[in-house]
Amino acid sequence: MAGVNPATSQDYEEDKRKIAAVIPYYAFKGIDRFYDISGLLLSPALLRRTIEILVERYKGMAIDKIGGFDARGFLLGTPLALELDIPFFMLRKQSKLPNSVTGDSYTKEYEGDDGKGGDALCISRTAINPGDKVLLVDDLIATGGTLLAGLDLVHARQGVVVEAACMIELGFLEGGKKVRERNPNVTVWSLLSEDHLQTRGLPPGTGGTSTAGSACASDGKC
Ligand SMILES: O=P(O)(O)OC[C@H]1O[C@H](OP(=O)(O)OP(=O)(O)O)[C@H](O)[C@@H]1O
Ligand SMILES: Nc1ncnc2[nH]cnc12
Repeated sequence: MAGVNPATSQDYEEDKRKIAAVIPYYAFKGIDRFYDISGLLLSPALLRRTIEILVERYKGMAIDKIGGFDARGFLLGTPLALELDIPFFMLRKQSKLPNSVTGDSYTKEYEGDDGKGGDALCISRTAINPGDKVLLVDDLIATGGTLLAGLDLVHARQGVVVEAACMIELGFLEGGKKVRERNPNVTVWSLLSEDHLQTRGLPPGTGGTSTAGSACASDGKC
């Protein structure tokens, strides 16, 4: 099958279950289910397994550069790039990088930080050589606004996005569908969907978090 690495034909069901169990959701930023990857980062074994799964998928694929989205995409993209020995570049929020080019503003599942509800991304002018085959990496795709903005920016720099890897794809928002429709040559690969992510986060101060028993108030102020 075009674009599909045979190593990924396995479905990783046991891994998915374990990884999903450490990604609870909270009401946050005006949405009911904000999935928090803090628990995954706190588990070296599960984080390592997540990176291994990505390595299994992308080893042997023709990729010149890996681009990670600010900020959570850096956490997965950088170790993947190191394991595969492929250069990594950042898709940063606007005004965070010198010598950079900035794309159009975009919207996502919740309000961005530009003061008008949106966000914009920039990449270093040194990041991409024309014709570079690029893998984009993020933790999550919701509305697809972020990923579409990243694709446009890489294409504007004459890079060729071969695939986008997101650990989580929220199907109900149809972001992945939108990206696939607009970029038929780009495979959008994801490990988990909202169907796997059924762990409700505990209310602040009720245990199971590092703030339990601390001097921090339930509104998070310490
Ligand atoms: O598909 P979308 O609706 O565009 O949403 C997905 C994006 O939103 C989050 O990033 P955010 O901009 O909140 O940055 P962060 O990683 O710094 O939290 C997430 O990490 C994705 O990048
Ligand atoms: N529901 C969600 N949870 C975590 N990060 C997100 N980014 C966009 N939507 C998100």
